[in-house]
Amino acid sequence: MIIGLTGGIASGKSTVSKMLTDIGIPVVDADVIAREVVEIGEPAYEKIIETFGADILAFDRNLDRKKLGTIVFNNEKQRLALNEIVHPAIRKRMKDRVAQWQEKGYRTIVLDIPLLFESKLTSMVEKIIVVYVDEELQLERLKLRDQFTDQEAMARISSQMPLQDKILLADEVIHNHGSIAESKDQLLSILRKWDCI
Ligand SMILES: CC(C)(COP(=O)(O)OP(=O)(O)OC[C@H]1O[C@@H](n2cnc3c(N)ncnc32)[C@H](O)[C@@H]1O)[C@@H](O)C(=O)NCCC(=O)NCCS
Ligand SMILES: Nc1ncnc2c1ncn2[C@@H]1O[C@H](COP(=O)(O)OP(=O)(O)OP(=O)(O)O)[C@@H](O)[C@H]1O
Repeated sequence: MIIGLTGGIASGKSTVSKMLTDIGIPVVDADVIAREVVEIGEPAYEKIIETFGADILAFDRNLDRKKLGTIVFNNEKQRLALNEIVHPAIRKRMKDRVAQWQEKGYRTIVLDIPLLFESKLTSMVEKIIVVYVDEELQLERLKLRDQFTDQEAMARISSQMPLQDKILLADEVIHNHGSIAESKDQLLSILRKWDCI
């Protein structure tokens, strides 16, 4: 079964992904692939420079992610332009990774995709788990993890579909307000219900 794992920024997807890999279920992480497809020399890297200018590069010619983030999370048009460049490459590479895991004989594979709904990628998966926290806790954890100001954190949160809307579209929801152990219990009971473990 191909499972989509989604949520909002800092809602706890990576925390749940780690639980999955710890129990031997492969996870294909869209954020990791999003970094690979913009490495120096990749077609998406060249297109980003064409669109955003060479000012977007750090001294070592890699993308200055902080700078690009400040632009796109404060300008919807620029964010959609970036998405248009990188999302097709991300989608293709994710499909390749799934095929590689399937060739190795894995029957449960999880795709960790923050923008599963926003980017209309739901057709890639059979079941969907949303990792949910309320916005107050999301903001608090995001600021703490990434050392963002209120404004920087809110710009990122508000560029995504609200988590209250995402849970309506989920097959299962992990409420990640409590301890990590409590979230793990919820994950395991979902996987048991779907006969994945
Ligand atoms: C803007 C960029 C350079 C900022 O890089 P940075 O290292 O600061 O953040 P990182 O990539 O680790 O993303 C952190 C989180 O931000 C959120 N996020 C990232 N891109 C977007 C986007 N285009 N729209 C809404 N939320 C996004 C996701 O929840 C993600 O988990 C980077 O996020 C990017 O290239 N985004 C476009 C690719 C994309 O959509 N990635 C998300 C996975 S599909
Ligand atoms: N149940 C929990 N209790 C306390 N802290 C938590 C819990 N779950 C996650 N966190 C912390 O909250 C932060 C966000 O979690 P995580 O990085 O897993 O989110 P994410 O959804 O993967 O974020 P992103 O979309 O940015 O990749 C991290 O610092 C993590 O350690």
